[in-house]
Amino acid sequence: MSAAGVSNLQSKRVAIAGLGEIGRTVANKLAQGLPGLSLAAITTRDQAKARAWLDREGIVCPLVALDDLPDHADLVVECAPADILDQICRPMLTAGKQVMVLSASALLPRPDLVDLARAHGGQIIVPTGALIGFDAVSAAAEGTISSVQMVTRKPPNGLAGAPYLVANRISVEGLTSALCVFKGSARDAAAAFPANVNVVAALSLAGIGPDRTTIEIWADPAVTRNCHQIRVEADSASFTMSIENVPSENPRTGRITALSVIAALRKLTSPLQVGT
Ligand SMILES: NC(=O)C1=CN([C@@H]2O[C@H](COP(=O)(O)OP(=O)(O)OC[C@H]3O[C@@H](n4cnc5c(N)ncnc54)[C@H](OP(=O)(O)O)[C@@H]3O)[C@@H](O)[C@H]2O)C=CC1
Ligand SMILES: O=C([O-])CC(=O)C(=O)O
Repeated sequence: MSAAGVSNLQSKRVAIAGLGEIGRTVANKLAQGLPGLSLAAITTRDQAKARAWLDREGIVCPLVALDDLPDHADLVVECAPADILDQICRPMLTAGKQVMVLSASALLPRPDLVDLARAHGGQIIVPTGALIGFDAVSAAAEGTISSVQMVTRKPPNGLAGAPYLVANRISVEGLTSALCVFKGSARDAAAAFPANVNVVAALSLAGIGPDRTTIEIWADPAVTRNCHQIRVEADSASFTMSIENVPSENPRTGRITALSVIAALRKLTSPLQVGT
């Protein structure tokens, strides 16, 4: 249980857009206190559900409309469905403010949002999220990277319902062995699996872009975690990285994702920053 104060003038005011798996964990942490940051506002779809949750947690925070976020916050953590990315980002970036974007798949086809940030002095921050090693990837990208290849294996229910599976009538129900359901670029994967592989979209932005970053996606009944393996070849280093994410209550989202957001938020005001 936590009792949260609403924003104070010295703090960076943080709002949360989307009070789901990620949003609730981040809201709770901000309410408990992160140095130099305050929980300033929340926007969600089901206000009654959100209010009941806030009351249960003892968090005092206004629920506001999407368009009003710039009046309440210096930074919005976007952890909502991909299709409202624009509605969250546009007002904040036009006001020269920051948005931490979790729906990285939805950002790939929207370079105009980066242009908007540039034009108004705003900033889009994509945290490492459910992945690993963006410090090494972005360092290598200062030199020359020749390839970034990723292989994702998820329990079938972590992929069920993805638009690509539905459109191609690929069933992942009742699988008894691993099935490769997709092979292609990060750009195509983000469009095909918008709520399942934000990780590869973010990886591509850290490295060599969505057309040269490749991914294989497997529905694997033998795994219980969301498993990602990455191989990078660069003129400075070759490296492989892997992570096995414990799914949260939302089987598509690893538990580490919200913790990555909290770590990224903490870094914003910390007097000691470690890592690239
Ligand atoms: N970059 C990364 O590494 C990762 C990114 N993600 C992405 O992060 C995002 C959030 O993930 P997660 O927290 O698991 O998702 P959830 O589905 O758990 O939560 C999303 C929340 O958004 C809310 N919502 C729906 N419509 C609106 C609206 N119009 N305005 C405001 N809020 C709305 C819903 O609230 P309500 O309950 O009121 O309907 C829901 O609770 C997703 O896009 C996901 O794909 C996920 C994992 C890793
Ligand atoms: O990228 C995503 O959307 C989620 C993911 O793979 C994970 O949590 O492991």
